[in-house]
Amino acid sequence: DCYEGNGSSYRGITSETVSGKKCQMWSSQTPHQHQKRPEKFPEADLRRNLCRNPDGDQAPWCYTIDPKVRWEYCNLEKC
Ligand SMILES: O=S(=O)(Nc1cnn(C2CCNCC2)c1)c1cc(Cl)ccc1F
Repeated sequence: DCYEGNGSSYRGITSETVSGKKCQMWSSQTPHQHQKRPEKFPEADLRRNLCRNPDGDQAPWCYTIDPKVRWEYCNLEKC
């Protein structure tokens, strides 16, 4: 799967990071407490644990389920 531009409009279903970690649910605050709550960013489609780019970074990312790694870019290529 791939993303256009900086991936802010990516709406695919990848939920794995570049290092193979699973993404944390955006609706969850564990293992990582975070500010990217789905209800606060309705336009970002922060559904389930799907890779998204809600903060204008260079590519889609997610919080990881590894307590030692807060976030990582996702296992996606630029289209
Ligand atoms: O800790 S967070 O809840 N989430 C967070 C931390 N780093 N990131 C990176 C995600 C990828 N883009 C660069 C910031 C996101 C967080 C912290 C601050 Cl100071 C501001 C917004 C925010 F949400």
